[in-house]
Formats: sequence, C-alpha cells, structure tokens
Amino acid sequence: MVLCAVRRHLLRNSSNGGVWVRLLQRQSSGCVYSSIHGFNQEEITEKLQAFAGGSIDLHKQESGIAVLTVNNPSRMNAFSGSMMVDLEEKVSQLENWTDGKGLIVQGAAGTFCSGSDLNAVRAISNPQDGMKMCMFMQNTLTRLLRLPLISVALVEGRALGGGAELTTACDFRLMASGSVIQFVHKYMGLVPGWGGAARLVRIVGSQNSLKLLGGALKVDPDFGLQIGLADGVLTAPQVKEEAGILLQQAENWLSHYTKGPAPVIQAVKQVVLSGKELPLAEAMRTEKDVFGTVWGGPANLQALAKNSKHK
Ligand SMILES: CCCC(=O)SCCNC(=O)CCNC(=O)[C@H](O)C(C)(C)COP(=O)(O)OP(=O)(O)OC[C@H]1O[C@@H](n2cnc3c(N)ncnc32)[C@H](O)[C@@H]1OP(=O)(O)O
Repeated sequence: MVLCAVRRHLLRNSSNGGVWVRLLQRQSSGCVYSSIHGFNQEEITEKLQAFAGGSIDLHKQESGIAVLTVNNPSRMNAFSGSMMVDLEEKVSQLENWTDGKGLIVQGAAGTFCSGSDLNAVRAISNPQDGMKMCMFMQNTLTRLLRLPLISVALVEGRALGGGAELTTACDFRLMASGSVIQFVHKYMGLVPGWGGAARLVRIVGSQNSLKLLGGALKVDPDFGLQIGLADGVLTAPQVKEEAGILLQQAENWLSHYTKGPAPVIQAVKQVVLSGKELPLAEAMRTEKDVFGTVWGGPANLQALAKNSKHK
C-alpha cells in the first residue's frame, strides 16, 4: 500500500519510528483483523460480490474535500455485498490521496442509509458468514475513521442499523432537519457488528449508548446535539430542486476546519487520532513525530516569513 505524504515522511525521518511504524502497520493492514484472526479477505470479498446492487461513489474535489455517496436509492441506500467491497476500494483510494483534507459521507436521493441489505442478511444468516462480514466491515470502517482527513457524515432522512454505525466512523455528524439516526439492531434481534457500539461509546459515553441501543431510540437533531452525537444541524431544503444545498452547507461547515495546506490538516487529524487511540506516553511520542513533519516545513516557513499575528 502506498502511504500518504505525512506517513512516508514519518517513516523516513522518525527518530523513534518504532511506535509510529506500529501504528502505521495497524492502520495500513486493515487495523482490526488479519489472517492471524482467521480473516481471509479474498474469501469474504468473493462472497460479498455475489450480492450485487448499488454503488459507493467517490468524488474528489480541487478543494481537498471529497464526497463519498452511498448509492442504492431503490433500497433506501441499504448496503449490498458489492457495495461493501466498493467501500473498501474507495477507502484505499482515499488513503492514497496526498492532496486530501476533508471527507463528506452522504446518502443518495435524500436519505442516508438503511443498513445492511436485508436480502443479503437473509442469504448469509449463519453466524460464521455474519462474523466474516462484520470483520470485513470493521476493517473498512476503522480505516475510514483513521483516514488522514477530517470526515463528516451528512445525515439526511434516515440512518438505520448499519447506516447509524457508518455515521460513527466519521469524525463529525451533521444532521439535517427531520433526519433520524437509529440503532434499530435490537428490533432485528441483533447488536451492532460493524464496530458501531465501540465507537458510539467513545462518542456519547456508555450510559447514553445503553439507552440508544437498549431502547433503539430515535435520535433527531435536537436529541443528537444534546447527547453529543450530532455536531451541527442543517436546514433541509423544502423542494427537491434544492437538493444540493445541504451538501453545500456541509462543505461550508467542514471548510472551517480544512482551510490550509494538506500536510498541516493531515497532521492535525493524526495527532488527534493518536491522542484518542493510544496510551498517553505513546500518543505524546507520536505527536512529536508528527510535529517533526510540519516544523520547518513550507507552511511553517511561510508563516514565519510573514511574521504572522493572530489577533
Ligand atoms: C450490522 C448491520 C445490521 C443492519 O444494518 S440490519 C438492517 C437494519 N435496517 C433495517 O432493518 C431497515 C428496514 N427498512 C425499513 O425500516 C424501512 O424500509 C425504511 C428504511 C424505514 C423506509 O421505509 P419507507 O419509507 O416506508 O420505505 P419502504 O419500506 O417502502 O422501503 C423502500 C424500499 O427499500 C427497501 N429497503 C429498505 N431498507 C432496506 C434494507 N435494509 N435492505 C433491503 N431493502 C431495503 C424496501 O424493502 C422497499 O423495497 P420495495 O419497494 O418493497 O421493493
């Protein structure tokens, strides 16, 4: 796998590369499962490809913000098997996007995602296949969360089941008025399996997570803001013709955090990610290594030359 600029620099220049290399290996190997856990990527990919339908569309923009669209409108953007494979490929592309700074994850045609395609769920309803699918999705969504991009889930309409889990694989969630995030797993006789419970606990705490999963509660924008699941509320357009307005609002929101050169924004994401995921001493050492990639770099030198003041 080709590493992004920051990662390449770190691998070359890190004086304490051991920690960082371990972090990178965890990131680039798919993070959670590999062959030592009995995970066979080729086998599950082939199985998932058999459940076709829909697509995951990636649009990289000059601004450094990419838009990833879950596209299966006739099934309320449910994830077919081939879309799971498609998502993994698009995450690989984003891992190699050296100019990238931000990512918006959205659903097509006015709704976010209704989770697993229930037709595929029925066809692979034995625990072995279910767990393999979970491993595949946990790897992909962990890599999505660990991208060196600041990511936002733009939730319009419904985010149900695996769709709710997908929102937790982004750094932020913006909810359009009228939208709902709901972990409906309990109603399906399930619990989250795409890593959504583990991530939810880290976002809203264990008390709120127990309530959301145990009660399969509907989270509307106000409730989302109250418990910290939503980071902002956007006004949904009243007419179909204005459908692009929400995406524009999300891009404006995100651009507050992605303004600046890509290596600096990517470094921001890396230090926060390591702070969240690593023990304190390890996070500090990683922060020092990331610092070394920007200190004396082009953006730093330019700022020094301008004698910048921050009034
Ligand atoms: C580890 C992952 C666990 C999971 O994700 S389990 C899956 C959890 N998700 C669900 O159970 C969602 C089930 N669907 C629903 O509740 C409703 O369809 C939903 C999304 C509220 C939309 O309701 P309505 O607006 O009334 O529309 P509708 O029911 O007529 O749906 C339109 C068409 O979409 C289809 N659809 C919706 N969600 C689906 C899904 N997850 N898998 C497969 N097909 C799905 C639905 O069957 C319908 O198709 P059709 O028009 O009858 O051919």
